[in-house]
Amino acid sequence: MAKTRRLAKLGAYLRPHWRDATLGIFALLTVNGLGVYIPLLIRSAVDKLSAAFSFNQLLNYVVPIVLLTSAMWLIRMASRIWIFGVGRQVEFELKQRIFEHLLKLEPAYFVTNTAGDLISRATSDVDNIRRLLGFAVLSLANTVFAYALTLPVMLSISVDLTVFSLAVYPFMFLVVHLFSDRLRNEQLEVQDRLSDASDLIQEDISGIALIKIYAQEENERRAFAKRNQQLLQANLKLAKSRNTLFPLIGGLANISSLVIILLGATRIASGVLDIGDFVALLLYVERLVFPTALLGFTITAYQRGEVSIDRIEAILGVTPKIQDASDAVELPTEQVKGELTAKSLSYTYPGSDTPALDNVSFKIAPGETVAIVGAIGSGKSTLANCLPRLLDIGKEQLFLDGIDITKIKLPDLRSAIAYVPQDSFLFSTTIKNNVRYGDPVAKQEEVESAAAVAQIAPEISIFPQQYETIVGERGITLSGGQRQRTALARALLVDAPVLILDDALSSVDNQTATAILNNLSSGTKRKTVVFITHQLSAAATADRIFVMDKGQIVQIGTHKDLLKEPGLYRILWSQHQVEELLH
Ligand SMILES: Nc1ncnc2c1ncn2[C@@H]1O[C@H](COP(=O)(O)OP(=O)(O)OP(=O)(O)O)[C@@H](O)[C@H]1O
Repeated sequence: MAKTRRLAKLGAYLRPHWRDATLGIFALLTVNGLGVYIPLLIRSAVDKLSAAFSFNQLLNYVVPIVLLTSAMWLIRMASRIWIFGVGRQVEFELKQRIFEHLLKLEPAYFVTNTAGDLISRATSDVDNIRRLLGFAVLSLANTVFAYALTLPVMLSISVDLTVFSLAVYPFMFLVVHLFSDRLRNEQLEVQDRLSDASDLIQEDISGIALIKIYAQEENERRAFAKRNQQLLQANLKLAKSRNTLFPLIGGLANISSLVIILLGATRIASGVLDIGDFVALLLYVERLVFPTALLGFTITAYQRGEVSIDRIEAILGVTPKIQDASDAVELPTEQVKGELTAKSLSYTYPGSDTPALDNVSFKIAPGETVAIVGAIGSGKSTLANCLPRLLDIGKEQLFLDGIDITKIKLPDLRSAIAYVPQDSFLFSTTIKNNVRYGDPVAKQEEVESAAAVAQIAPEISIFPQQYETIVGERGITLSGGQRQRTALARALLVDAPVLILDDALSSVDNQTATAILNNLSSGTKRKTVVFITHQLSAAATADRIFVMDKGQIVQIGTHKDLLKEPGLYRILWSQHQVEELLH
């Protein structure tokens, strides 16, 4: 990204907070102005007091100096609150924007972009931008004001003393700049080593049973000792750099004071410089130490911030591939009959040369239950993902009630099609909240009735907290079959006219799976059910069966019809019979 575009982005992040930023910068200007005035007061005090000293005269100087210093302290604090506040606000807004943007992207995006990378961008990179807009802006403005206001006064006192005393400051800046990069890398190293150690602790706690079964305590102890040692080394390295840098800055600052003392003393002796000016110069030189040193850190913060802007804008710049067409139509769920049609539906995953779906055509009537069977990798899940448009399919290939699904508003399409994927993901909350995820205000009776159709209700009623039982990492662990049926209850609660089950009952025994299918196809308001499965005995009860092979539907018919004709179904069925016998 070009520098100007990056600056434009920074400007855009800052724009909503221009008032606070301006107030903060104005406060810094005031502080620096007062900072220049105080040594002048001290100069005048020294000049006057050297002539005639009285306690009252001293108070005339001490009181304003104390008041001014207190005012400076207050205003500096306010400037930090305003400017750092801007950084924090921008951090908050960026995190929110990234999260909202990620929610708009299609699942395929998350296959190529790992969670680790996205989390690092949403945390470390946003943090770098916060530093750039808080710390870097503050210290840059502070340094500019400090020099712009202090230098003219110093030069008016003595040009050559100013030049000689500040001669070491460029070195100070350089040293800090070089160290700042080193400190930052060492800090990152500490964080990496710390997360290595935490990862091992986390993994070992989860796998504690395995460690015991295989008697691997000693190995794990050694592995942790190694990581802990690396963490110690990284911490010591960081401490060493810190302990070298700060005395170095102090040393360089002392050189400049020394220059003033040496040259100033000879001038005072020869009467060219009075003591007041000498004291003021000493104070000014000291005042510039901090802004000079900070400038070194600022440049590093700026460079890192620039990289982070690119990394964050790379996410925010991704256009969602699956979104509403400009002429998308509304389709209220209550109007949907549930007829599904595919016309020469083809889909090839990005980067692959073989189509996962190859010219698939079918028509499923409203209320019909269709089982889709086939070998592993034959395209069943791909077909399931196409229906609610989780994959970016072309126009005029899939239709719901005769309407091209790419022309239906996405929220309407997805409300009409409930989809239970292969991995029955549950959130770390109560069973009740998991079941009513699609309708968070659903009543207890609705949750219970969905659970009953999904054949999970009897098991939930045995849990001590029943529907209030927390599942997932923070609660109890459900068995695979219980998870699948809870996920099914979640899909049933939203009462969509079309239900897709993608191998969603694989951990449920055949008998229960068949009972669930019967539940779904009974009643007056029949749903259209697409039941993708390897459980052929459950599939056999469906109205029709589609048999898939290498991305194509190779057979369509009822269980009885398909058994009569030679083909893949008969082979799959006989394999299934053998498996049933062996069980
Ligand atoms: N994200 C992806 N990127 C590239 N290729 C993929 C992706 N997902 C699936 N495929 C490929 O597409 C083909 C069809 O896969 P799909 O998951 O639809 O098969 P399936 O019939 O559901 O298999 P299973 O019975 O094992 O669930 C396979 O060759 C698979 O390797």
